[in-house]
Amino acid sequence: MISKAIPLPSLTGFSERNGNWYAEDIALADLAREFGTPLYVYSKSALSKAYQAYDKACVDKQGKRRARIHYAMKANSNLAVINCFKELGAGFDLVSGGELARALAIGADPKSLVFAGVGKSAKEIAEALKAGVKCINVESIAELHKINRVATELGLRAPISLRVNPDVDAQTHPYISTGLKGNKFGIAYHEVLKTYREASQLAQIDVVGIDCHIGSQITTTAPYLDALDKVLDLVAQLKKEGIVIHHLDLGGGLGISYSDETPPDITDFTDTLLNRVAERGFGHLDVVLEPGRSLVGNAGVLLTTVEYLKPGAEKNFCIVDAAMTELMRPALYEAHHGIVPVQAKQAKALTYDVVGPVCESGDWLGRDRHLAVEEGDLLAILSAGAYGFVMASNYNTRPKPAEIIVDGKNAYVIRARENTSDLFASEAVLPK
Ligand SMILES: Cc1ncc(COP(=O)(O)O)c(C=O)c1O
Ligand SMILES: N[C@@H](CCCC[NH3+])C(=O)O
Repeated sequence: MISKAIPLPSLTGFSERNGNWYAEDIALADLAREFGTPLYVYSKSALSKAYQAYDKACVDKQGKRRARIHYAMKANSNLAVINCFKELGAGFDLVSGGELARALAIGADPKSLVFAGVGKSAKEIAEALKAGVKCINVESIAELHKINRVATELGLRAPISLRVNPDVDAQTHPYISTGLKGNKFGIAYHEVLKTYREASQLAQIDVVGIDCHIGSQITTTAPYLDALDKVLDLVAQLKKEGIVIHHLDLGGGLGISYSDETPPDITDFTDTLLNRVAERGFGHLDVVLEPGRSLVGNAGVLLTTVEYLKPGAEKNFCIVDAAMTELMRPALYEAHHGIVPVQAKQAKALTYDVVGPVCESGDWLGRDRHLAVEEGDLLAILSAGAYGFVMASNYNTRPKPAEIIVDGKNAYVIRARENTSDLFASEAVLPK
C-alpha cells in the first residue's frame, strides 16, 4: 500500500508486477539505470490507445466521420509524441510560432493546423498564413484587425474562427478555467455577432468557423453542453444573417483521473456533444476537437531518485532529484500526482512530503505520502505525460531531464538530457 486512502489512477502502458513497476515490457528500474534520473518515460501503446479511443468515438456506427482530432500539442510537444499522433491521423491545435514550427518539422499538413492564443504577434500570424493553416482562432477584435492587416501585406487570405467566451463555469482550477467572462480568453459572448459582421466585411478575412474552449481538467460534460448550446445559438443567428460557418471547434479540456476523478468515458462524451450538434440541426458542420491532457496525461511518468530522507518534528521529507523544475503542476496548482516506489521494499513506511532540491518552499511533488523508501530508491510520479516536461524550466540552473518512449521491449531517447554547460552557452560576461 503506497499512499493511504488516495487511489492511484488506472493506467495503460504502466503496470506493477510483483512489486516492480514497468513501462510496457521494461522495468522502470532498468530505464533509470540506463538513462539516469530525473527521467520522463512515455508509453507508445498508451499514447496510441488513448488516440484510438478518441478516433473511434469520432466515427459513427455507419463509419461516417463526425469529428476530427486536433491534438493540443501544448500538453506534450515532443516531436516523437506529435509524430505518433500525426501517423495515427491527428491534426494539431497550436498556440505559438514555436508550435507551428514543430508541426511543420514533422511534416504535418498545414490544413490540419488550427492556431489559437490570446497574444499572437504579427510575425506568428504571418508565419501561420504563409504556412497555409486551416484556421486562425481569433481571440479579440484588435487581433482580427491585425490578422487582416498582415494578410493584406502578404497578399494572402486569412481563414478565421472567432473564439467565443461563453461565460460558462468549467468547474475546474481557477488557473485553468478559460471560458468565464473574467478570463482573458476569447471574445465576450455579447460581442461575438457584431465581430462576425465586422469580420465578414474585412477584405482579406474568410470566416470559416467558430471556436470555444472553456478550460482544462474538466470532469463533467455539463459545462461543455452549456457552452455548446450558446455557441449553436450564435451559429443559428449567423446563418439567418447569411454568414456561413463551416466548422465548429469545441476545444479540448477533458480531464483525466489523477486519483479518484471520474471524467466521462470518451465515447459517451463525444456522443453527447455530437448528438446535441445533430439534434439542433447542425449535423452538417465539421466538428473539431482539441484534446491535450486526455491523450497524453496518463501515458507518461516522471522517474526520480530519493537523495535523502529527512525526518522532522512536524514533517518527514523525502528529498528527490526531480523538482518543480521538472514537474511544475503541484507547485502551480497544488495538483495531485500518484507517487509509487518503483521497486517495493520491506522498509518501514512513513508519511513524507516528497520535495525537490529547488530553493522554494513551494517545490514539492507530493504531500503526506505514505511511502516505504530508503535513500537511493526510485519513485515514479504518475500521470506526468501532460503539462510535465513542456512546463519544465532551468531555474536554479538545472538541466532539463531526458525523455524516452518505450515501445514494447524497446526504449528510445526522444530528447537527450541537457548539459549544464548548454544552459549558459549563449550568455556572455561584459567586456573588460
Ligand atoms: C485552445 C486550447 N485548446 C485545447 C487545449 C487542450 O486542453 P486539454 O489539455 O485540457 O485537453 C487548450 C488548453 O487548455 C487550449 O488552450
Ligand atoms: N498547464 C495546465 C493546463 C493548462 C491548459 C492550457 N490551456 C495543467 O497542467 O493542468
